[in-house]
Amino acid sequence: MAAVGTFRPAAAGLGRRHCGSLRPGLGPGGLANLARAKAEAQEKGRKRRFRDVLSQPATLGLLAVAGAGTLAIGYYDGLWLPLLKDAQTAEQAASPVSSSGSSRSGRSLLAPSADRWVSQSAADRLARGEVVVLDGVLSSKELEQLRSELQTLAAAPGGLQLNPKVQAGNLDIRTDRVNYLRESSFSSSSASSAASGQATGPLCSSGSALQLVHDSLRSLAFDLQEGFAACGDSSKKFLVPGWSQLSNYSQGSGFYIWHVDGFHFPLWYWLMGPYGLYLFLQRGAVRRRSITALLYLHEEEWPASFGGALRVRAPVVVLHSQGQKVEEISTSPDGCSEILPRGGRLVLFDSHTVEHEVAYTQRERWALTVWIHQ
Ligand SMILES: O=C(O)CCC(=O)C(=O)O
Ligand SMILES: [Fe+2]
Repeated sequence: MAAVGTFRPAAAGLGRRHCGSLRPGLGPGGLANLARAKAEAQEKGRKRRFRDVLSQPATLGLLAVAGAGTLAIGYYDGLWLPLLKDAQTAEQAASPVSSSGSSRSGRSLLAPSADRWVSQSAADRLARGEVVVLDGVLSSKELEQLRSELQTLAAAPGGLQLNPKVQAGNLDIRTDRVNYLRESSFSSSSASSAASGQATGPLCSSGSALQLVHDSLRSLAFDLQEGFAACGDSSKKFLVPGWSQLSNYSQGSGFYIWHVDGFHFPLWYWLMGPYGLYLFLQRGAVRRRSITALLYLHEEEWPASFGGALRVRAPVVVLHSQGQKVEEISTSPDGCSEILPRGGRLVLFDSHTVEHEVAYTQRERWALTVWIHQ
């Protein structure tokens, strides 16, 4: 009958008790003991399997390589990244001979006087969080030479590229076009490669005014390091990337919104575990930025009507090496100071603390930047 055929002890909650009671030697609580013993046996089996896998030579080798790799990456703390992979110490960057054996064209931009007043005053002011401005670090003749080189570079295929933010699809942050200059950017064959329309290969000629500025800006780190030491801070040992950023804002277009150049790694990032470590290493180069050094390369005369000011939320001082005077620039009620980007003007500030923006420019605007790292 249907009633007999559909009776299922398990469905009625009777199956376990029924089966359990059939096992010999199990007294009261025996089932619980059996379940515990079974769980323990399973746990032991799992541990044994894990130990077996761990003791495999291939696994051990893999773990050793991964461990050593993590340590090495941690040690270099970002140096492996392209941003800092060919960085040099301040001493090396200021050396008259480059790593490839060719002679450098750089010279001190801080007009070294016997008493090193400029480098010491700059270091002292930077340590107080101020922005330091020096005028006339390039002569009119050098600026004129630069203008003609920059026009050639801008006209050459591949001479200027979209900035990294625009390349990543973000159009709201900055509008400049850039060229990241390296030693390999300078070659005696540049004129011919630019003329022949090659998109790759060096675009600037060796010994050019641009190379002089690139080398000089990189070697500035050494003067500043000495300046800090003379102010009693010998802990500053600078590291200089192999590259500088040439940036161009075209007439009637440019802006770069408020930002700081350095990156503070928030402690809570560590809560993300391995991904936090990845971010820590990946942003190593930006974390290690210490001083931003900017040099304007266009015409000397730049009235306020041209726009394109560098606006900063920090006190600004202009150092006059003649007469060793410090001029303090007034700040607007909202705490901002404006620095007009006059050609041959050098601007230095702390990469981590000084917030800044580039205002809309009415004129073509050229700047070369080196981020001095620590
Ligand atoms: O060109 C300037 O005046 C500043 C550029 C800047 O802030 C940057 O490249 O991070
Ligand atoms: Fe910046």
